[in-house]
Amino acid sequence: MQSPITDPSGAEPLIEFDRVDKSFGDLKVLDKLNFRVDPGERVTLIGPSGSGKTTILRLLMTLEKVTPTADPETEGGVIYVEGKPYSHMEKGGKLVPASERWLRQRRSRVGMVFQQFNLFPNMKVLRNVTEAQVHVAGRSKAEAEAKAGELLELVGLSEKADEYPARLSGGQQQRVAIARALAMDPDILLLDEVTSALDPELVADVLAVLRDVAETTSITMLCVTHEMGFARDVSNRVLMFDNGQIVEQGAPEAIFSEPQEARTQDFLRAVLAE
Ligand SMILES: Nc1ncnc2c1ncn2[C@@H]1O[C@H](COP(=O)(O)OP(=O)(O)OP(=O)(O)O)[C@@H](O)[C@H]1O
Repeated sequence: MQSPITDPSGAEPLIEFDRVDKSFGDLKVLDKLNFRVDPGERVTLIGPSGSGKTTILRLLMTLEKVTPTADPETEGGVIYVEGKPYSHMEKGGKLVPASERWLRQRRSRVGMVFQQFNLFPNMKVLRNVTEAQVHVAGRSKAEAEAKAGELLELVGLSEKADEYPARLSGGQQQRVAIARALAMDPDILLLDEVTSALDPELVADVLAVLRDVAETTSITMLCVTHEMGFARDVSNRVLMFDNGQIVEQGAPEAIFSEPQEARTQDFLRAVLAE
C-alpha cells in the first residue's frame, strides 16, 4: 500500500507523516500532523519546549506509537518511510498498527544520536563503533573494524580508538556516537539536541563533523535543536513547530532573517536573547 501523498515533482519522499496524531493521556501533542522529508534533505525542527519535536523523532525510532483515534478518515494517521507504511503494516488489504517484529525490521534503516551520548562505558571507542555492526548487522570483526576506522577518521578521532569513553571530552564522545550511528549505514539520521549537553567550546567540533557528514554522504538528517547556529549550519530546511503543528518552514536564511509568522518571530526573539 503506497503512501497517499504525491508530489507534483514526482519525487518520492523518504519520510512522510500523513495526518499523524499523538497523545499522552489527555495531552494531545501532535494533531493530524502532515510533513515530508525528501531523500538527502537535512531538516531541523525548532520551536518552544513541549511543542512535540522530540516526539516526532521518537515516533521515527519506534520508541513511541501513533495514537489511534475514532476519526473514521484518518484513524490517527500513518507514518511512511520510502513510500511504504512504517508505523503500520498491511493486513488483509488494510493498514493495521505494526507488530514489534515489523517495527524492528523497518527501524534498522534509522540511526539516532541523543543529547546524552550513551556510549557503552565498558567498551573502548573502537568496540563502541563495531559492536552493533558485528552483533546486529552480522559483519565480520575485520569488516566492522575497517568501517569503524574510516568513520573515526571522518569524526577526527582515529587516535582515540583504543581509549575508554570516560577519557574523552563530551564533544569527542558525541563524535564517537555519530560514528557509531553511521556505522550501521542508516538512510536516516535522527539528531536529538546533540550539542545541548556540551560546553560551548566543544559545540563547534561536533557541528564541523556534522557538516562533513552532510557534505560527504547523502544521508537524510532530521534534527531537533535549541541552537539556532546548528539549524543554520547543518540544515537546508527549518520547520518551526508550535502546539504539534508546523507554523512555518523554509530555508534557514529565510526563517532566520525574515520569519513571516508572529509565533516564529516571538520564538526567535526569545531564543536569540538567551
Ligand atoms: N512519555 C510521555 N508521557 C507523558 N507526556 C509526555 C511523554 N513524552 C512527552 N510528553 C509530553 O509531550 C509534550 C511534547 O514533548 P516533546 O518532548 O516532544 O517536546 P519538545 O518540543 O521536544 O520539547 P523540548 O524542546 O523541551 O525537548 C510535552 O508536554 C511532554 O511533557
